[in-house]
Amino acid sequence: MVRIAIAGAAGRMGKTLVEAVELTEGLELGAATDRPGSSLIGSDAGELAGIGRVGVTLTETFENAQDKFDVLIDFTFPSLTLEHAELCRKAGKAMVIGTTGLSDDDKAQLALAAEEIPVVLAPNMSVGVTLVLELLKTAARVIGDDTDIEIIEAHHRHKKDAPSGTALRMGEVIAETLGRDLKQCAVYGREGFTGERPKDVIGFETIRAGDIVGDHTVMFAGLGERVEITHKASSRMTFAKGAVRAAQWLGEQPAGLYDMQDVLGLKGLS
Ligand SMILES: NC(=O)C1=CN([C@@H]2O[C@H](COP(=O)(O)OP(=O)(O)OC[C@H]3O[C@@H](n4cnc5c(N)ncnc54)[C@H](OP(=O)(O)O)[C@@H]3O)[C@@H](O)[C@H]2O)C=CC1
Ligand SMILES: O=C(O)C1=N[C@H](C(=O)O)C[C@H](O)C1
Repeated sequence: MVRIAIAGAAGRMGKTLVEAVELTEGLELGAATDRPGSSLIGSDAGELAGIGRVGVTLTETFENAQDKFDVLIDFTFPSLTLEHAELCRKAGKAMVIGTTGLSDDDKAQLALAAEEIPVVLAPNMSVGVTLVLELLKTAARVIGDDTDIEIIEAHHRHKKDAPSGTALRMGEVIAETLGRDLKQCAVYGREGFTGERPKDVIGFETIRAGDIVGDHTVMFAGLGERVEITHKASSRMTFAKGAVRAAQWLGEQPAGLYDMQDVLGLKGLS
């Protein structure tokens, strides 16, 4: 049995992760946290997730719970994820990280921790987006240099980071395939007298509205035709199932930094 800890278990993803863990044979919930001072501390994680009692109550930290889990799943925010990575590094626990909005420095710190423990880090754990990242490499190779590339993402009104981690990863994959540096060629939103579009730009547009779970479209627009590759998530369970799959897969891996391509065995396919 692999014992799972869930950070931010009263959050949108946290509750879905609790449900996904309970639905998965071979996994059991060992510990769960949420914001210190929250009125939900002490509540049963399953009751909060709407699936009935699971016998694990929300605590403020994992400090006294290190003997209760093997893998920590973290979908929270960057500074907390870094704290958890340090805790897991010291305690020799594996981690699945879905948090987005990470800076280059944050990612470098996670890579350091992953020299000592196995870590899956992915801005989108759905099978669909993992596949789309592979499709984008092919599209970029075939038409990337002949088309204008724009990435459009839409998410719910509560999302704090923009563009989404998925959109940025899509941009990185395309830029890497085309030999461009995303830092040099990315344009985030447009306003005013912008002038004509430079050829090698990769554009990002962000929509925040209502309860949209997560939509991403990459447009390769040429003269006379355009290709659009779209993924639409309609349930957070798609992300949670991916995270749970990653947690199961991690149990057999040595220390290292992995992504969902590794988990699904897609590395080197395209
Ligand atoms: N990789 C992927 O597939 C996906 C990634 N994400 C990412 O996951 C992250 C979380 O998203 P979402 O679930 O919507 O966010 P939420 O804000 O719903 O969840 C975060 C939870 O963490 C709680 N929290 C705050 N401080 C602490 C603390 N110190 N210790 C423990 N818990 C704490 C929050 O409580 P409170 O609200 O009271 O502050 C909240 O319940 C985002 O970065 C998002 O982009 C989301 C979906 C898929
Ligand atoms: O915050 C969200 O909700 C989501 N965040 C991830 C991202 O930033 O890419 C993944 C997903 O689209 C939902």
